[in-house]
Amino acid sequence: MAIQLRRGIRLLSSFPRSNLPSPLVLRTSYQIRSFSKSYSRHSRENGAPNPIASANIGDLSSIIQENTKIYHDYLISQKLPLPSHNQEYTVQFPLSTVLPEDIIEARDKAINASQELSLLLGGPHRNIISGASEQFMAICLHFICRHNFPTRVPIDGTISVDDLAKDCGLDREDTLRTLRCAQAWHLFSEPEEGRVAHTAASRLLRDNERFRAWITNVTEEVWPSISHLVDAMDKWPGSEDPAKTAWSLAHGTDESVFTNWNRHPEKAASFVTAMSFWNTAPGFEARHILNQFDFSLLPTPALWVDMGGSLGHAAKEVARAHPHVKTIVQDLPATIEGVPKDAIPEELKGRVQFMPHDFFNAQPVIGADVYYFRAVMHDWSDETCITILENLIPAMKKGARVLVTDTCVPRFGEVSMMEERRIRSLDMTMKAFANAKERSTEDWGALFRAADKRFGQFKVQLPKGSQRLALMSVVWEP
Ligand SMILES: C[S@@+](CC[C@H](N)C(=O)[O-])C[C@H]1O[C@@H](n2cnc3c(N)ncnc32)[C@H](O)[C@@H]1O
Repeated sequence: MAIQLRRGIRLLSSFPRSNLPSPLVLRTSYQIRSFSKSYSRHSRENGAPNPIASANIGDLSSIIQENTKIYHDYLISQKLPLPSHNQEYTVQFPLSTVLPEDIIEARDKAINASQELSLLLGGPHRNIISGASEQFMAICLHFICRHNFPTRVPIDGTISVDDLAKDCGLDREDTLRTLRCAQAWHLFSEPEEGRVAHTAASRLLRDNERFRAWITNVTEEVWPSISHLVDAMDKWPGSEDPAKTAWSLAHGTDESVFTNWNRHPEKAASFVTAMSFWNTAPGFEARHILNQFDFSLLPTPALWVDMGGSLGHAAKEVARAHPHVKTIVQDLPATIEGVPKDAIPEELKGRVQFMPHDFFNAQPVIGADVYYFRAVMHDWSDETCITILENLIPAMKKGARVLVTDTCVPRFGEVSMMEERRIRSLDMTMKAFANAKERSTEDWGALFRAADKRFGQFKVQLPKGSQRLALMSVVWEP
């Protein structure tokens, strides 16, 4: 019955509003079963992209109720803690390591529907006002992370705002006001006037160094850039130059972001830590390459070059799963110099190697079987990606493959509005960072064609069940 209920809910949430039975009466599995049947017929005939986005408040409340129940009942059945803002709620992250896929799906459907419900209940006026004020949580996080509040506030007990401000060399009033603003997002609490304690959110920032590095990157690098994006687009309309960006305006430099970070090893190191957090987020794990690429296409032995490979997240997965593949991880010198001594586990020694290489120079590894770019091309404009690809050509043998793992932007309406906002925000972030962009299937095909007509057999493999990180591939056919 639980499975039928879940199936019914999934179908319910993708059903067009006009055909739905009154939302709050859809309670029994029998009703959901008969509803499912009529849905199947309807969806075959009409197709229904992203119906939650056009659902009414009754439908949405029903979707939220049913999916929240699935999530709640699962947590109870597994004796897992119910979500809470208390600091004792130290949930394991990422959730995908503790929850099955269908439970995460139910939770995400409830979140998506809640966001849509909140937009409808608020109405256009309130939505625009609150959208325009969204930066305030980012400001609080900026202050909190820059001054290491998460590690300064004790886990057991409290610290006075006076001591916290004094420890950080900050003004007491600035500190108090920012903390009170943060509390409106359940970030720290004030159990008694003037004394600060952790919540679940601030505790997560304290306990997870990689997560803190990610948020620090967002607040120190992304957020100031985004606030300069309109100025940058006015100053350099349509620019593809990685050094004429919102990021460079925000940071008062005429360098591109990666050139700058390469000169500041502490920034490069912080980004590496942030990327290792990103590599643990559901759908973004490096291991997906193992299912997406057909390794039987490679000769034995094979050579795989992971370009812009950071700590070698993907290269290590490949070498571990395929003993006949040797991998070389290339990245900028500052990143490679920061790779910890124990980055290559004993069993992979001799099969994973790190090498400094700037992909704006000719590729030094001649005749590899694969040149791989994971979350790299989206950091660069078309013009710049073409240069990167051209620099590979002299090194490539016939039949060599260029593989790219990146977002493949869906058509509007193909994914939930929640996912839509994530992808579109990422696209704007890439614009602000490097005049770069997220690309659709057509964009990827056009990019390879523009780089060289000899990049043949263009293929896109969308990940199963989501639009996160597709695999694009071409074969060198001189
Ligand atoms: C978004 S990160 C992706 C890292 C890694 N591929 C992953 O999936 O976690 C982009 C990487 O490209 C590297 N990079 C930037 N410019 C580069 C260049 N000119 N040559 C080589 N690597 C570069 C950065 O240092 C960074 O490690």
